[in-house]
Amino acid sequence: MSLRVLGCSGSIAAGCRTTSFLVDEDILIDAGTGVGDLPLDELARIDHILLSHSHLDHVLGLPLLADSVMRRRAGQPPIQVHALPATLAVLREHVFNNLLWPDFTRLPHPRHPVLSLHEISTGQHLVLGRRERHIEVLPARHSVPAVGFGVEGAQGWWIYTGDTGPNPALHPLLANRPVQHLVIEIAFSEAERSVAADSLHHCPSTLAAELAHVPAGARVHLTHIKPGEMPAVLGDLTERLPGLALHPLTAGDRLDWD
Ligand SMILES: Nc1ncnc2c1ncn2[C@@H]1O[C@@H]2COP(=O)(O)O[C@H]2[C@H]1O
Repeated sequence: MSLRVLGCSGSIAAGCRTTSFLVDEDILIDAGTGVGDLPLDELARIDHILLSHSHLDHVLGLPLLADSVMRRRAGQPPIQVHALPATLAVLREHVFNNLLWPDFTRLPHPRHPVLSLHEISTGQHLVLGRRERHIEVLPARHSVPAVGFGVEGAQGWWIYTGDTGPNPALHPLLANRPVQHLVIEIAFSEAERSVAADSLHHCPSTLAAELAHVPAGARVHLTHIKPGEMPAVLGDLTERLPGLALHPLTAGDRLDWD
């Protein structure tokens, strides 16, 4: 199984794209600005979009993608958008409201729209995509309702925490399965510890505590670091966790697992 990192930054700047991962060619996990680097043909192959939460850095690509692919997907089923009810409510009220953006859940035709919205819940197991991928909706603790996602391979899992602060509910779920890749968020350096706590993100001290629960054998990837903060975050984590190999994600990375 293979996944492409389209974006993994905590915000924008030159060379920084926000969160978006492509599983196979048809399942998108989060629709941050990174998805906008896909060629139009590849955008049009996306059949499912899973959203971890409603924040702009994770959904910004969705309304633009709908407009871009509407013509190419004429005659095809809608792209299914899967998210918590609270996340879908934000999209309906604040994005697809015909003010910020047209309602692409009714366009180009109310009976044949380019997008359809589907509720998910924490703990749910989904089977999605042309290759019938098994995806689990995982708990997350963020400033708005949020989830993470796990994608199962034949021998192990790719786990994405979503945006989250310390998240004890995830620990037993990690312990109970073979994890090949853990993509875990850290947004802030230790100097912004109080912002991290207020906004429910990790900084080095909270991430170090969280990583005590990572199963042996998992490759740990860092995502969502705010632009400009990489040296401070990595320097601090290396001092706190001298024995642990940490891999900061970069847009363009490809993760493979069995
Ligand atoms: N209390 C806060 N103080 C400063 N910045 C914040 C605060 N809450 C949220 N933010 C910023 O707003 C951003 C919203 O998206 P994120 O949760 O990725 O990251 C958040 C922070 O960068």
